[in-house]
Amino acid sequence: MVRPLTNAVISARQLTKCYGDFAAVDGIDFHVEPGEAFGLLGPNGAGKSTTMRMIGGVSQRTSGSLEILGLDPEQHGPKVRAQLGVVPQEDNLDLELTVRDNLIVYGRYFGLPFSYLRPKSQELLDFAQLTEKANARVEDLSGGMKRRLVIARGLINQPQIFMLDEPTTGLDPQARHVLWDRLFRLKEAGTTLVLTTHYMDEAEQLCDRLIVVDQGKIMAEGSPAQLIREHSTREVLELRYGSDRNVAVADELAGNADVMAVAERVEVLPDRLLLYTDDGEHALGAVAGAGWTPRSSLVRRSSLEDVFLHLTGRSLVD
Ligand SMILES: Nc1ncnc2c1ncn2[C@@H]1O[C@H](COP(=O)(O)OP(=O)(O)OP(=O)(O)O)[C@@H](O)[C@H]1O
Repeated sequence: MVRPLTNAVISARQLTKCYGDFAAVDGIDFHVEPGEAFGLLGPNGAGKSTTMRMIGGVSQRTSGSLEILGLDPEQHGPKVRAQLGVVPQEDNLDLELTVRDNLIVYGRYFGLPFSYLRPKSQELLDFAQLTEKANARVEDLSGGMKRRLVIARGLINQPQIFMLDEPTTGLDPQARHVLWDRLFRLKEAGTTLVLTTHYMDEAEQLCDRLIVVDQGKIMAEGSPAQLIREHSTREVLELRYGSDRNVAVADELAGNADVMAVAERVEVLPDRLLLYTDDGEHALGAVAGAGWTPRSSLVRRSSLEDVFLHLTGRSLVD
């Protein structure tokens, strides 16, 4: 018997989507394992939503292959969609309905019976911490509550794969943390999560594994820790000299043997320099010893933001 190579729930090979001559998704390969939280991390316009739409079977690919639970979403749209939960980038709740009825009406699209939907909607309202708002109108909810309702709605059909496009964009920090906690619970319960984000902290918090995408292509793949290990140093020394001096000082530091003995490379951002090093305090000593004491400095650990900067030469959040 020929054994399948993986037991992937999603596998994409050379997946491509063109709009005219423009390749929004440009020949990407990835797979998602059952139960993992898989992320697509990249800036606006990288092709993340387009990839999600192809997975959901609502956008046709130009070429390449795509399998969701072993099925091609273009040929088996309804079967695939029955196993997917989808949280779109824009909240598209029905403003005329109450919170509870948004869940019930959505469940009816899947042909689910009321006898299932009544207890299920209550369970999901509890999960989304919206029980007290069950009879409220959607427009009375805060942004974070609306987002939690969209998440609850996406779970109405008990999906095997839960897809979230930019789940926390536009939310304040507290609302984001409440949402992360809910997503973390889903992950603990074994739901496969596929999420897009341009927030590196979100990717670090939630994703077991991710692809970094830019201009329709995959730049790197791995767990957050792996990506940081492979594409950055342990620490980053941030140095501020004043915006008019940063470029000149970066050149000086990059050419200084004592500084470069303890640092791997220097990057310049509009408001600061980043010195990539395994020992930030030591590097700061070398910088000061070379006569380049900064106005202010900060040592922090490397993040996915640094990975993205290293891979593309650009900052992830402009
Ligand atoms: N229907 C369309 N027609 C033409 N171009 C499109 C269409 N949809 C998307 N694009 C382009 O494809 C590229 C990828 O868009 P996509 O929405 O997938 O990016 P994204 O990574 O999800 O970014 P965002 O977070 O801004 O949605 C962008 O340059 C976008 O302008």
